[in-house]
Amino acid sequence: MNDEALIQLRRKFHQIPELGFEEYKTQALILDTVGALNQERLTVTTWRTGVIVKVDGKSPYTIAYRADMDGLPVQEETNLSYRSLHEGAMHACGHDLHMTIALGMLNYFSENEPPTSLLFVFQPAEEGPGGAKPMLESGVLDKWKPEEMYALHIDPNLPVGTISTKPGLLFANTSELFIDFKGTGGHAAYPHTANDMVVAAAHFVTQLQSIVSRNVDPLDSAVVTIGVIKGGTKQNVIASGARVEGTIRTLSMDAMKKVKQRIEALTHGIEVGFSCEATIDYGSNYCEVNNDTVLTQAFIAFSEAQSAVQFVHAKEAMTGEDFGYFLKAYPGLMFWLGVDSSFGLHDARLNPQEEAITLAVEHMCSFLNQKQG
Ligand SMILES: CC(=O)N[C@@H](CCC[C@H](N)C(=O)O)C(=O)O
Repeated sequence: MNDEALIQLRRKFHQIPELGFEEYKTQALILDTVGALNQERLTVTTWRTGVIVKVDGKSPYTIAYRADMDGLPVQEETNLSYRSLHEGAMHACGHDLHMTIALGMLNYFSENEPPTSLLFVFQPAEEGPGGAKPMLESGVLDKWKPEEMYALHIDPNLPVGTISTKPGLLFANTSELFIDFKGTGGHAAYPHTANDMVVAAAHFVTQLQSIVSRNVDPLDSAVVTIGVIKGGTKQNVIASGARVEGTIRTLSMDAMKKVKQRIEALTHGIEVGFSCEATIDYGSNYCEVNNDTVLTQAFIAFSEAQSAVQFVHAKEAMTGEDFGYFLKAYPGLMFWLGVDSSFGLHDARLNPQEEAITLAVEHMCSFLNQKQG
């Protein structure tokens, strides 16, 4: 596959974003692309909507590389000729590039025997509910037991040609947050006969803002973001129900515990204050992404020696990534790949620069070519 073929492949992925565990067309496109490669040293397996491809190398020592597959429920707002064909869904987190880069590497190693064996893991549902943990728990990777594992994530804030990471903690612990408030609705003109769940939810969202500023150690870090607030049915009907949906991010498990305790206390306060009932659901939780120190130092040294890329030391980010579960099972690392977009991750206008694809394929192929089993 030449540069142009990779760009066309990325555009095909971009047009068919699918949500977690619904990546049927995406899986089919991966399988078709892999099917067109030289099969001599490939073994292809599927797991739910994911795909795993083993490449036999000169040694049985196995290095895994992971690409996530799902899109987000975001209505694309670009005018690109290859914009999403799926109403209300978009590859707004770069997983279209992640898969293309993995397939570009796979294409290269299907023609050039790698020094170690390689395992390409196309993982569903990174944005939620999380595919890495159930994939590990299913035991599908056990027969290959990778000794190392790598992954990248695009970074719209970095110029093309930049690679960035750090040893140790890279990404935060996460927990989703869904809270339903249930009370009594009524006529808009008779507020005293009802208890308005729109007002209750509004108070709750405002009170939440005190957790990070007043309850978390200022030398630690936490984020509580509410991305969705829903309630009511009509402008002149007092709402009997409201729902807030959000996410919690922390750099330590202590801070996560503290934030959850405070959310529970504030929710209880709303129940008492508004004579309503509230239920909390923490949805899916991801552990932090912790890069292996020795492997990361080796990757940084390799990257710094490459004239085609510029290496930049990263700081921790409050982003979440279920790749963290793979790194608990196998040592490895995640790194940022600069794609230079004026609009950030999860933005409906995200437009990564496609030159980053070939650059990443070449960087990772050279990196894996110098590994010893
Ligand atoms: C890289 C990235 O953007 N990852 C997502 C992971 C989301 C996990 C979960 N659905 C949550 O919202 O907590 C992120 O938003 O950081």
